[in-house]
Amino acid sequence: MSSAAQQQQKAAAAEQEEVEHGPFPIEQLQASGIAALDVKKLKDSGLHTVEAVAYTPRKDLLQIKGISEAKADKIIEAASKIVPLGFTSASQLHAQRLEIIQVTTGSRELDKILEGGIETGSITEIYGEFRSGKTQLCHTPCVTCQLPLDQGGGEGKALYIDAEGTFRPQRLLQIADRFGLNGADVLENVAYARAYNTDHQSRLLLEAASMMIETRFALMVVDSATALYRTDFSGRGELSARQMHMAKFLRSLQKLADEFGVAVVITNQVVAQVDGSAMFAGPQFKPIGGNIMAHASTTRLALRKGRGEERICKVISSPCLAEAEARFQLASEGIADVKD
Ligand SMILES: Nc1ncnc2c1ncn2[C@@H]1O[C@H](COP(=O)(O)OP(=O)(O)OP(=O)(O)O)[C@@H](O)[C@H]1O
Repeated sequence: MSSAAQQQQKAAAAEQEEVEHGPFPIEQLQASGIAALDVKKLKDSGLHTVEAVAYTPRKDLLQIKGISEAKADKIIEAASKIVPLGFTSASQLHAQRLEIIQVTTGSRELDKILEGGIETGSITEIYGEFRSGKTQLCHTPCVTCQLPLDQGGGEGKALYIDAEGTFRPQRLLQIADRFGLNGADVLENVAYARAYNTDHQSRLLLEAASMMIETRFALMVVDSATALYRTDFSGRGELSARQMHMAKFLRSLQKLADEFGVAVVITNQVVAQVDGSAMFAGPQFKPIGGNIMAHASTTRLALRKGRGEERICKVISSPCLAEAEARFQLASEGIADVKD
């Protein structure tokens, strides 16, 4: 077979795979008898894929203007025919999990405790004190997620929501150099938005979803996911409103991870714990966001400072990783192994 024919066959196979695995564009509901106008209404409310519709509670669909009870039921039925929502065997799930892509952090030691790197399709939370390397650990994957799969990449673009104003494109150029990637291309492949308040931060997720339906994104970063909550909501009086808003935001992030298979990386700040333990063990820090945050992230990583530019990462909670620690280095070329 000629190489052109081989290429064509490969492309057709890839397309076929995409058709079977999704994410399925919401327009596909029209083939199941949903009117184009109703599909548009769903889309205007921020639902861009059949998955998004299938994962949305019925009562939320009813909130959309022009969607009656009868229509909502028809839409749910059509979506559940396309997106499997029932039981599957553990062996099938196991096979699916083996296919999950991990994006390298840039440090082999760190990848080792993460069993490959940052997992796509779920939320990884990184918390730690100031200068502990959270932002740096967000920058390197923005480049590595663009690498081919066999080099620890995700063959996709990155999306970065910056709530602190600490994103630096020149860092990406330095990191791109290390991986032999063209700097200009790398920057082109990172969509950036500065978030100014918690409502704006949530709205950006709607835009993110519409971009993800157009092109393959492998990574989505929110640095930091909690900073704006500390400024927008103050005092105990607003605590419950803050937690509710944050829960909704985190749910939307999880939805993006489910729908598009992107790796979601969020950073979180810490506060000093003021209890008796400080007397014995020195100052202890805990991540903010309480139980809402703890339950939203699939993998929780804690960073702390070591000597000089050395940092230590500890797996705090994960459904399948051991509570291990790894040392890594903050370097001009991004996250790297410690040079002993
Ligand atoms: N070009 C570089 N080369 C080497 N190390 C760097 C470089 N740029 C930054 N660093 C290291 O990264 C540290 C800052 O880390 P980072 O910005 O990730 O912290 P952070 O945990 O996000 O802190 P904060 O909570 O204050 O945002 C610097 O103190 C420095 O040690």
